[in-house]
Amino acid sequence: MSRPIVISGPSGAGKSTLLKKLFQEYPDTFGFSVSSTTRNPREGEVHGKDYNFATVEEFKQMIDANKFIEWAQFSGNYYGTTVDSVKEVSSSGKTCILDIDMQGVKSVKDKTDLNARYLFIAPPSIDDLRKRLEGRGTETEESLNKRLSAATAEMEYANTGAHDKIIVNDDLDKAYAELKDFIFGN
Ligand SMILES: Nc1ncnc2c1ncn2[C@@H]1O[C@H](COP(=O)(O)OP(=O)(O)OP(=O)(O)O)[C@@H](O)[C@H]1O
Repeated sequence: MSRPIVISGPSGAGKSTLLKKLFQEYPDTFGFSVSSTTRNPREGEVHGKDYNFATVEEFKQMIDANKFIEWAQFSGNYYGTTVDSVKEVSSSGKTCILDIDMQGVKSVKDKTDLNARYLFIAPPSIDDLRKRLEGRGTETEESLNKRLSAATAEMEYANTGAHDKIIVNDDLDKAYAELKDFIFGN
């Protein structure tokens, strides 16, 4: 069974961009874990595929039983990633990729037996990060500032040597080549 790969890094560093390229080039090799949620299924959503749907009661029991790598509440609903959902991807023969934040990384390290590998995607600088987030056009002034201050904490954590590899996403093609080296290397 292949070891899960945990990818983290500041919002805007380019994680989604790099993963999109990877999934396009290797459509059958990798998988994301199925998240759990207490929100109602939308039309067409399939339990176990789009989400693992749970009641609030069930979700809370899973929190108490330490089933989650990370969980959060957004607009009245709970969302989370269970250790089991990661293991399911690995048992299906795919390499599970987890795109999570610093708290999630700490949780995988401290509280699970997932034996993951840790990759950090860094921006060339905080100034570049700001420009990218502005360029993406998804942020308000407030959410931009929030992301930039979280970025500083993420970078400080990366400086403690918590990850197996740090890739600076300056030139996208170069960063992508380094990503593949890490993922297909050891
Ligand atoms: N090497 C690069 N050079 C310039 N721009 C880039 C590079 N990589 C990504 N970008 C751009 O930076 C922006 C942020 O990238 P992306 O959305 O992939 O970040 P992310 O780390 O996934 O963020 P989040 O955690 O918020 O999802 C996007 O607009 C993307 O096109």
